[in-house]
Formats: sequence, C-alpha cells, structure tokens
Amino acid sequence: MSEIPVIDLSPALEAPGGGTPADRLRLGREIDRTCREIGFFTVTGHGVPAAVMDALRDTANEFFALPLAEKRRAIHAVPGTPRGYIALGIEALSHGNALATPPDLKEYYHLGRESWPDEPYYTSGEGRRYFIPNLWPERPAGFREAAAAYYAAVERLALEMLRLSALGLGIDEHFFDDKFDRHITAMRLNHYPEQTEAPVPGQLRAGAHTDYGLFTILNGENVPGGLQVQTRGGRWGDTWLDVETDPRHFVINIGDLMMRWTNDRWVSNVHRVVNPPDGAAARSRRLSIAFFSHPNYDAPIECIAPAGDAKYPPVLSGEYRDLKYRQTRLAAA
Ligand SMILES: O=C(O)CCC(=O)C(=O)O
Ligand SMILES: [Fe+2]
Repeated sequence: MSEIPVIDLSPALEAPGGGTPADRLRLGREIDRTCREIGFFTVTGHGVPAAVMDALRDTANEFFALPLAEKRRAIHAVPGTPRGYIALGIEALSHGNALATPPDLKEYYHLGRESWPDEPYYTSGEGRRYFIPNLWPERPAGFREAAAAYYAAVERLALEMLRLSALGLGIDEHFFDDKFDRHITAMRLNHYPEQTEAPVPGQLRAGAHTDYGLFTILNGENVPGGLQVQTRGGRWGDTWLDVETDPRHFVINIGDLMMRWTNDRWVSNVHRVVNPPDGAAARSRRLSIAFFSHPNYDAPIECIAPAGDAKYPPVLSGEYRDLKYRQTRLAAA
C-alpha cells in the first residue's frame, strides 16, 4: 500500500469555472506542502476520462506485444531522436544523476504533440529540434488517435497544476502561462517486460534518477516490480517508499526544472522502478505512461527568489533537456 499523499483535484478540475478562488488557493497550498515534503503525490478528481486512459493503455499494450522485428520498424532513422520505439539496452536513467548502472530493463515508445502551427518558433532550425514529427508504427490501429486524445487531456491537467502551483507558491496564478503556452512536453510509454533471466548486478527496470521538467504526470499499474521514491527525512525518514500507481489515477512528481525554479523549495526526488521479486518475475510485465511537462524551449528558468538568494544560474528549458537526454543514452538506437 502506497503512503504518498493523495490530493483530490475535483474542487478545481471538475467544478464549473475551475472552482472558487478559496478552493483553488486551498488546493495550491496543499500542493505546496506536499512538494516541499516529498514531491510525489497521487491525484484523484483529475478530470481525465477513464476511457481516454484505457484507450491508450490498450493500444500501447498491443504495440508492445508485437514481434520485436515489427516494433523495430518504428525506430527513428536518426539515432538519438526522441521519437518512436526505443528497444531494451539503450537507456540508463541513472546516468543523468551521475550513477553508472547497466541499462534499464525496459523498452519504450517516445512521442510528442501531433501538430503545431506553421510559425518560426516551431519550424526554425532550433524549433525543429523539439517539434519532431511522431513516428507511428503500422499497428495497432488507433494508436495515434488514442495518444493524441490522451496528450490533449493531460495537457489540460498540466496547465491547471501549474496555475494551482503558482497560487501555492504565492506568485501570480498565471506566472507559468507564457512559459508553457508553446511547451515541448514529451510522453513515454514505458514497457517493462517479464523477466525470464536474472538482471545483472545493479540492473533495474529504471535506475535511480530525477525527472527533468516541471511535473511528471504518470499513469501506471500495480504489479510487482513497481515505482519507488527515495524520501529525504521528514515524516517518512530516509527510505525507499513504494508508490502505488493505480491505473485510474495519476502520480505526479516534481522534476529538476521545477526544483530550480522554486529555488529548492520543492523537491525533485530520486525514484526508480525495481525488479519484480523472484517467483513473480515471469508474469509481471508492467506498462506506465509518463507525461513529462516541460516549458517552452526558449523559457529561461530563473529561480523565484529574492536577489542574491538564487541557488542556480538561469538555464534554458530546451538546453537542460538536451543535456539530460545526452547523459542517459548509452547506445545508438
Ligand atoms: O514507470 C514508472 O513507474 C516510472 C518511470 C519513470 O520514472 C520515468 O520514466 O521517468
Ligand atoms: Fe522518472
């Protein structure tokens, strides 16, 4: 049973007009408290229809069940491009946090938004580094539509989270709006196959890491070999805590850019996905869907702090993610 906090967003996300100002401020403060303590929480009442979540889970499961040779046809022609299918053995998330583990025991499908305006921000040389066409496999049918509907629904949730967060941080409710209105959020469908051979020492489904962006909005499922967060003292002590990932809800966590932006007020906590225990390993495949909300590529992330108190130099949103992608990729795709 997971012990991370649960926040019911329905007073804002399912209420007409986004809820009353008092409800929104209360939720903002709850988010602030949780992000200062642990930076991981479950959200209910999030407004994303169950059918939208199920449709993407179903098509993603169908895709990963295809023969490897067919999945490999969805590998991008340019190695390292964050689109399409990425096979086992390519990525080790721990390398982004200066740990050196063997590759993660997962395969994934990486995608971004389906379309964007014909404007230089998106179509210039720099824009094309972030706005990259998706690479859809021939099968299953309906994959593109399911992913686009999910992306749009969770994008609304992400924007609401940013507004409530701003309230909780005591800044203008719309502070993040113009830093996120042309965002470069990517999504990953992570598939952790059943384990028929023992992992090598130090090898996990996903090595210990922090995420890179603002909020990661994760939809998972509860099977052995799941998500764990490393707590930093406080009421949980210093431990690895199991995070329940109920497919009806989302688990939200803070990424590095949000930690930097809030000048360490909010925690970008280390997390990992562990291997299933012996005995369960052969029947514990797991699917997770991660929406990595990430600001406009040209947004400067400057600590919200009084002059002289900033703990980090400003960094551009896009450059920070490029660096992390380079650090975590072990092999050519
Ligand atoms: O699969 C999960 O539960 C988490 C995956 C994760 O942490 C990531 O992809 O960054
Ligand atoms: Fe992560």
